[in-house]
Amino acid sequence: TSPPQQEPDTPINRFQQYLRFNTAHPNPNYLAPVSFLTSLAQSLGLIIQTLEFIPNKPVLLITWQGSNPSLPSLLFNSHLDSVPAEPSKWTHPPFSATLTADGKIFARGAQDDKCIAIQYLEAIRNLKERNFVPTRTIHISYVPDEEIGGFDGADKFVKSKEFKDLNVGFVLDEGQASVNNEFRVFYADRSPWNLIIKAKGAPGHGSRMFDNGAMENLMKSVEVINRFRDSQSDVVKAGKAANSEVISVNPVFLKAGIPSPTGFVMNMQPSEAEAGFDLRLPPTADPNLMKKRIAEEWAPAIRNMTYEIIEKGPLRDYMGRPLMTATDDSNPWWSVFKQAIAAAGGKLAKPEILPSTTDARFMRELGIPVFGFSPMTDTPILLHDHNEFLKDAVFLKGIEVYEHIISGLSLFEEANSI
Ligand code: MET
Ligand SMILES: [Zn+2]
Ligand SMILES: [Zn+2]
Repeated sequence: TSPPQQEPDTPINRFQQYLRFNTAHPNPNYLAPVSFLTSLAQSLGLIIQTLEFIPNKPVLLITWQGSNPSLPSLLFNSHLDSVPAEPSKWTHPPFSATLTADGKIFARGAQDDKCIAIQYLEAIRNLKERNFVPTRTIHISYVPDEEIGGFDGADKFVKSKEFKDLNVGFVLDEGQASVNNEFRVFYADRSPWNLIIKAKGAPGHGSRMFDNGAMENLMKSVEVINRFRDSQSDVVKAGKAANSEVISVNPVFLKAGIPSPTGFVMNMQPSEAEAGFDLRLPPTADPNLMKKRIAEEWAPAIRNMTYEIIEKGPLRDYMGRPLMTATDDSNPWWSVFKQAIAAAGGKLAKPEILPSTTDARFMRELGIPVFGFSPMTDTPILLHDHNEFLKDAVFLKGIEVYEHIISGLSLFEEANSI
C-alpha cells in the first residue's frame, strides 16, 4: 500500500484546498472550511474563537494580539459562502481548483472571495516568520451567508457583544478584480433591492387580441423598466458617471404560463405573470424617488399590477448618513492604506463605489470605516460568472500586499482614539 498523499506545504496548495470545499448555496458546507481554517490558524499560533449566532452558521474569529491591545483593532473580513455554479458550463469542475499550465486556478470562489481568506493568513505567516510584532491587535473574521444577504452572518456578528468587545477601528472587506495594473479600492457599496412585480389580467383563448391581459401588462412594465435601464446606461456611456454610480436594474426571472407535460399550454393566455429584478442603488440615490417610480410607472395598480420590494440591508448609518467611508484627510486610515499599497510597489486607482454589495455595509452602519479591497490586478472580473479563476502569481502578489497593509496599519499609532 502506498503512504497517504501529503499535501504540498505551499500557499497555492492551501488556497486550492480551501477552494475545494463546496460552499455554494443553497446548502453551503460551513463546517469543513471552518475546521480547515482553524487548523491553519492553530499552526500559526493565533487565537481562535468560533461563534454561532444561528445554528450551523458559524462565524470564525481569529486574533493576532498586538503589543498595545488598548488601541482600536483592525478587522479583515471575508465570507465563507459562494454563489452556485453550473458545472456543465465550466471548463474545469467548479470545486476542483484545477491549476492549469498557464497558472490559472479555476474555482467558484477563486475571486469571490476565498483568495483574500487565505491571503490574510499567509501574510500573517510571513510576518511572523520575520518576527514582526503588531502594535494594534489584528482580527480576521470568516462569516456565513454573505451571498444571501448576510442577515444570519455579518449582520448578527457586528451587532453582538463579542464584536463590540473587539473595539474595531478599521475594517478591510472584499472588493473586485481590476482589469489593469491598478489596485481598486471601494469606499461604499450599492444597496440591493429585490423587486418582484406581478400582473393579473383576463385569461382567454390564445388567438384573441383583447386588452389588459396579464402578459400584456407585464410586458408593458418590462418595456418601461428597460427604458429606465437604458437611461442609466446612457449616463455611463456618455462618461458622466461610473457604472456603480447609477441605479442598475436587471431582470433575473420571469414566471408565467400554464404548464403542460410537454412545456406550456400554447393556446391559452395566462391570468397571472411575474418578473423579478435585481436593483442596486448607489448611496447617493434617493430611495423614495425610486419607490415612487416603481409604484407609478413600473407596477401601476391601474394596470392590475402589484409589487414587492425587498430591501436587502441598510441605506444609512446610525447617524442617518449614507454608508460611505471617507477617502480624504478626514480619515487617517486612508493615507496609511495608500502608503501600504505604495510600499508594496502597487498603484492605486481612484477610489470607487462597489457595483455590487458586501458585508461592509453592516460595519459602515455602525460608523466604522471600511474599504473593499481584493488585491487582483490584470484580472478579468469573473465573480458570479462561469469559469471564475485567479492566476497563481496574482494570488501570491496579494499576500505580499497584505503583508504591507497589515504591518503598516497595525503599527499606525497616531490618533489613539480611532
Ligand atoms: C444581496 S446582498 C449581496 C450579495 C452579493 N454579494 C451580491 O452583491 O449580489
Ligand atoms: Zn463576495
Ligand atoms: Zn458574490
